[in-house]
Amino acid sequence: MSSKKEINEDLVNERRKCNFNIQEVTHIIDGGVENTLQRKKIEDVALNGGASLDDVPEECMNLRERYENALRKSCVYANILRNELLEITGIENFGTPVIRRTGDAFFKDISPFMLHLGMFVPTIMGQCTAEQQGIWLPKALDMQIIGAYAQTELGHGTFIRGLETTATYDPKTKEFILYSPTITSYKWWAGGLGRTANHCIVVAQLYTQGKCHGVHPFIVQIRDLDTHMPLPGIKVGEIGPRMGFNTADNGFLGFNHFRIPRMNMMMKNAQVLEDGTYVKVARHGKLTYGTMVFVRVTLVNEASFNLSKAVTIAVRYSAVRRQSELRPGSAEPQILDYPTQQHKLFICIATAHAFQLTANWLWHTFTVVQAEMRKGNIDTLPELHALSSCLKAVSTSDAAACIEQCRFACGGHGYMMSSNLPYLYSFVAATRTYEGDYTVLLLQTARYLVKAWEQAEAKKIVTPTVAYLNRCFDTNEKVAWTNSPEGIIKSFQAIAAGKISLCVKNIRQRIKTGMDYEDAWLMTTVQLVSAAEAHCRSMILDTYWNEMQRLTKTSSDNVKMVLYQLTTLYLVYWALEKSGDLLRYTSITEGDIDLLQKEYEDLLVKIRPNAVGLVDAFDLRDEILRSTLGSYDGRVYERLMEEVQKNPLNKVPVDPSFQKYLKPFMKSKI
Ligand SMILES: CCCCC/C=C/C(=O)SCCNC(=O)CCNC(=O)[C@H](O)C(C)(C)COP(=O)(O)OP(=O)(O)OC[C@H]1O[C@@H](n2cnc3c(N)ncnc32)[C@H](O)[C@@H]1OP(=O)(O)O
Ligand SMILES: Cc1cc2nc3c(=O)[nH]c(=O)nc-3n(C[C@H](O)[C@H](O)[C@H](O)COP(=O)(O)OP(=O)(O)OC[C@H]3O[C@@H](n4cnc5c(N)ncnc54)[C@H](O)[C@@H]3O)c2cc1C
Repeated sequence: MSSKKEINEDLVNERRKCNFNIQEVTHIIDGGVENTLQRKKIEDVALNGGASLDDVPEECMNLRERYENALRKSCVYANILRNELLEITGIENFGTPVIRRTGDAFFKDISPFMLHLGMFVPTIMGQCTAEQQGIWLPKALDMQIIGAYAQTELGHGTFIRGLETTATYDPKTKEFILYSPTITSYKWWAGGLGRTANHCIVVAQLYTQGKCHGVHPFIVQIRDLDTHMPLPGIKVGEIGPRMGFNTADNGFLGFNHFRIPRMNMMMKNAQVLEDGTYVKVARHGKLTYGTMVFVRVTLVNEASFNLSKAVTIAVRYSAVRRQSELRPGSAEPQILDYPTQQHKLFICIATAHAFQLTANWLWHTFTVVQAEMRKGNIDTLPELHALSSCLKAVSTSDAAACIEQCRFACGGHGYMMSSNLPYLYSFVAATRTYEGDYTVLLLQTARYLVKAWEQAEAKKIVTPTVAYLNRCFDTNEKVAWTNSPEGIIKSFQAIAAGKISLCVKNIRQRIKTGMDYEDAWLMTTVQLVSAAEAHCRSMILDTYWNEMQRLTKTSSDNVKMVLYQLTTLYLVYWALEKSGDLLRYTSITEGDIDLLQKEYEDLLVKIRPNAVGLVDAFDLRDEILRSTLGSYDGRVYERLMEEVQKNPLNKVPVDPSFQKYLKPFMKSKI
């Protein structure tokens, strides 16, 4: 065992073996040297005070203690945020992922302020008029008011048009009356709502002049700013323990004819005038869903970040952990030397890179579409919606699967909360559901793909992200297989086009048998989800490959090489995973698949010496990783032992329950 200050010898050797410049890769992941410098500056400022430390691990506290502890640390962190960090980033970068990530050093679970920062403030920015922003934004940014985003109800989350909470305009008092008519209309799930928030955004059916105009967002004060008591007409509370997010303070909320001023309707996209006249401002009916699109875009980044943490933990642990005997009497190998372990882990490193570069590209696309919309052009919104929907769905789903694989890779110790892997899994598993469930979002993308297919069929030029449909349209024959990165990407586009084509054919056939369009669509949804997933995979492969080529143009040779190996590993991995589809839609043969398998196994061998270097390049500080298994120094066993000392169960040698229950129980059976 190494002494306290030493770095585990195996990790020292791994770092010696690494043949590329780690910093160069860090800069690529961060999006440039300046970004790395700014990130480090933010981390230094945010993590200066040591306020993140807990004497007792969060998971050993009871629910109330956990909440109180999370709130205490949230206040410390928010103070740093508003007093110091915003000066570094500028207010316009309030929601930058780098800032949010420093928060991970404070909370093992989730901050009750997460939704204030992640959705309340962005909704004010996106859904309010300039005048309204002038009222709410300074208070929200300064956290004089604390908000949540209450859209989902007990009865409806996915189907927003089915929400039941009503906001009825009363022209006499110039107020809206909020009402929860049924048990299923209670708001449910909103983070920060249960105990913390004194304001929230409420999405409700708007009624004025006797007519329903559909769902609209309102800003609502729910608690007294001084006493924090719920205001009369408000019923609010916490929804109870969850698989994760247990300090996120998710809440329920009901309204009993609760009145809010007219100006609390968020009026950027639609307005109700004083006399009750409804005026639609926006040219697109779904602009009220704007915050969701924004969050979906950011979740691709989150998926990558959480996965990079999990795989850093698992790779470092696998370098330290030794197990079994390859030959009788030989030393136990590092588990990282097992090809099966490499198979579990290297794809996770590549996936984190693939999602990071895709997230950067998606963010750029988002900002371009936003700029166009500010000029009044909404033509690119449907493509952004289709893109953000499928990328959110696939990245969160894959990241959850990869994080679980990282846990498997750490054996029993991976199951410890102190490894941080269960927490990471619970966060990312939730992202597969919230902000639009996986299946539901892929079906949104499928709608777009079917329309694009019909356009291609009509010989119209389709939008850039589905341009391959124009090319693939006339090919009834299988696409010629070539084993190269470009060949694999082209083959995945052929799979996507083939699947979309089949969906359209099946929908049409079903209609011919007498079904209406809705039923024909419904009966085809299993295939539609598969088609949207295939489209999304082709997009990720394409973006990862092309972006990595672009970003490594001026890199040193060894960086180029290791990142080329990793990108190729990703492409080959997915080609093997989808070999059934390749056999169906391309000319690939079984012999070609054997060659791919061999290439994959060769890549594992090539990447092996650089594995620890690759996860070091994520440059995740120990405070942010928060893992007994994954720290930079590899003192895994020492940290596990240290953690045991903090367990309240070990404070006394004999637990009081022995006298109370166990002893009488043992004595009773005579
Ligand atoms: C820091 C972050 C922490 C986050 C914690 C968690 C927070 C939350 O979860 S908040 C709650 C989030 N809730 C959801 O995401 C609900 C998911 N449901 C939906 O988004 C929608 O209801 C829907 C898309 C599933 C369906 O909406 P609906 O109104 O029924 O629309 P249609 O299916 O009829 O589609 C009509 C038309 O509109 C297009 N469209 C739908 N959404 C958008 C959008 N966001 N932007 C642009 N366009 C959109 C849709 O594609 C259809 O287009 P056409 O095919 O051209 O008719
Ligand atoms: C940790 C967490 C935090 C959250 N935070 C918030 C928050 O802050 N604010 C907020 O408003 N909400 C929040 N939510 C709610 C979240 O947005 C919803 O749970 C989510 O949108 C899914 O909706 P649902 O629960 O109604 O699922 P359902 O729609 O009931 O889904 C159940 C199943 O039905 C399937 N399904 C539903 N509709 C269709 C369809 N049309 N076609 C095919 N299959 C379908 C789904 O695929 C899924 O498998 C949070 C949820 C979680 C888990």
